[in-house]
Amino acid sequence: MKTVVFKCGGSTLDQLPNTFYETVANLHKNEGYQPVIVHGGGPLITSALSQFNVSTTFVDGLRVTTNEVLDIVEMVLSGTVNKQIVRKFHQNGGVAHGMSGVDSALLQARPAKNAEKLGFVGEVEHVNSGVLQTMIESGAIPVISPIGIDDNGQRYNLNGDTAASAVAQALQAPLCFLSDVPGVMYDQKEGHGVYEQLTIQQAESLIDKQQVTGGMIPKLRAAMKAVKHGVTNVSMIDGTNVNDLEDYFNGKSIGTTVERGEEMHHV
Ligand SMILES: Nc1ncnc2c1ncn2[C@@H]1O[C@H](COP(=O)(O)OP(=O)(O)O)[C@@H](O)[C@H]1O
Ligand SMILES: CC(=O)N[C@@H](CCC(=O)OP(=O)(O)O)C(=O)O
Repeated sequence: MKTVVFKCGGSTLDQLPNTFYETVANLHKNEGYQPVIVHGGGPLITSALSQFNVSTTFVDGLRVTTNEVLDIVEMVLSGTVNKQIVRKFHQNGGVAHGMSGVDSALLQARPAKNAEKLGFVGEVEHVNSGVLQTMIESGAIPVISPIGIDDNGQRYNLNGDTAASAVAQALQAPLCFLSDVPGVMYDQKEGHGVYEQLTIQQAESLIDKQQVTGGMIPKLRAAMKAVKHGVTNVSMIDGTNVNDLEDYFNGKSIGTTVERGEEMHHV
């Protein structure tokens, strides 16, 4: 069975075409693939926070998370967004099972570095692959919301990219980030020029030079971490573009791929 992890970014959720769900459901049912979905939901969390008059800030693309923020993050991610994706699969011929990283302690987490600034933001310590395996054997497409839990039952807000990377590492499966940009761009403001390939070192230097900002920082870091930990196929593509999706599913090189780079093979 060929497992593949898709991270559906919050930026793209409302614009993901039905063909995405149809194709993934078909790969699952008829082509021997096992898709695993990890999702975000940043923009929806931001609008829910504003409805509740709770202000929100980000540090390096990560949301500063107080307990009050965490309640709303969990409500939006594990409720609204998770079930929206499950319903979309249902409408498009797929069987999906939604769960959060809290359920059966799927995503065991600890406080992120910089916790004094970030509050209840976590990083994944361990992915409980047995839980995923059980869901996979039941014949479903797992749809995972990025909330983590520690041994004391404390919840953590995980960045969706970080969670997807941890899941891909645990399954040693290709990882595809679906976002609202065609990849990592040379000049994001001008909206053109995509790096087709980045080595870990090049990616690191783009972050240092602030050529990537906001949500692209955790995304690139998550991609680099997956590659460092043995994931051989990491892509970033535009989930809103039907042609790009089709190219990806047809095995064509599209968007930005992140690779170890020659220099890493000798280390
Ligand atoms: N160099 C860059 N190339 C592409 N996108 C970038 C770059 N720098 C910053 N970004 C921003 O990163 C965003 C993608 O991250 P994010 O909003 O977290 O997406 P998602 O919700 O899909 O995870 C893009 O919409 C863009 O605004
Ligand atoms: C810690 C942290 O920043 N968590 C994210 C979780 C959602 C997410 O990752 O959504 P995207 O995929 O849209 O970026 C947040 O609170 O927005």
